[in-house]
Amino acid sequence: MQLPFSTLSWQGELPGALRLLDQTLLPAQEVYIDLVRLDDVVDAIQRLAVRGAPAIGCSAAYGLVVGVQDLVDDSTAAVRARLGTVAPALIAARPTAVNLEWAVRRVLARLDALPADASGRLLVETALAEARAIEAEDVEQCLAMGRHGAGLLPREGARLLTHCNAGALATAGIGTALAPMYTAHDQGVPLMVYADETRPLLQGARITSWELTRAGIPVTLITDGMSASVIGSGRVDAIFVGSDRVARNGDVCNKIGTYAVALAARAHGIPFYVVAPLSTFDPESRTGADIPIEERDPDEVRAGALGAVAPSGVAVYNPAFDVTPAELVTALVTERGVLERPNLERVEGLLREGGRIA
Ligand SMILES: CSC[C@@H](O)[C@@H](O)C(=O)COP(=O)(O)O
Repeated sequence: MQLPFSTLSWQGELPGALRLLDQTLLPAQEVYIDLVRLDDVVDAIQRLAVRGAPAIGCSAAYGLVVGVQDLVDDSTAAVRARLGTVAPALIAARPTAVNLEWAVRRVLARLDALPADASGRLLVETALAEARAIEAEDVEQCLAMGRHGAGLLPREGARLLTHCNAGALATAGIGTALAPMYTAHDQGVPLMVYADETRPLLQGARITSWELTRAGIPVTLITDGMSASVIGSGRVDAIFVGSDRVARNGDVCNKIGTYAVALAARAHGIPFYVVAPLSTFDPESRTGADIPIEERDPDEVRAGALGAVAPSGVAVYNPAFDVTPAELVTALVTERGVLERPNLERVEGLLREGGRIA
């Protein structure tokens, strides 16, 4: 499947640049930015120029390279000392999507395994190779999730609902929650998708409806407040969403508003599927209560696309994510297959098989 845009890529060799499609400008403009400074990578992650858990992970891995590549002719000690400040800066950029910390730690572990007398150049080249491997694996995992998820859809067609954007713009590949849609569409299965607009930053309206439209998949945009009624009126056959962090017991953290969709799905007997790679699972979070929830700038809620939508000083609570309890999740779809009725025992089994826990 050839996508008509590239969410993220590494340009050149060393020195090179992290190229991102600036998602803050979509759908009005398709602008690519080349980042060669660590601060710019951190800023791009924080202001959501790149967003979505796997895409943030890939970007952070390349961000490590951006942060040390000027030391390519320097000593190992110099590169390692710089990594000591670059890695925490990237990890702190956003707290909820665990792929970010997972990717940074994976690159660092690869560098730690190098011999003590490895050159600075070898360290930087190895960091780039590992970041490229993370990106390539993400592409493959998206395809696998697409195949597994598409198998859940009736061949005669389906009407689906999604929240936020867990598509190609949230990964290096064809997405997580949207991957089954792309795969089924390619297989000739007729689909239509309701996209929640996803206040306050409108990832559903600005991004999901843009990328599904470009893929030729019919999409109908609804406001967040409409989803329960749309589900209740019999217009939806299944829900597909992504995740920023899945806890060990199967609780799922995703964009604020996902929990309300899960409750409506359960009330109306509609399957609620969460599609996420194992890199989104966090064995350290025993339940959803352990997951740090990012709180963002109140002005994101006070002002929308039309300018001010609330009095300038009004108090605002702006959590970016919520947690859906495992019992509301019909199945978790990962690159390894479909895990029905997730709970602690089943998720631990999956993590063990996938080499994430001993
Ligand atoms: C495959 S992306 C999964 C999640 O990261 C996605 O659903 C989501 O909530 C993204 O939030 P965002 O704040 O846009 O980064």
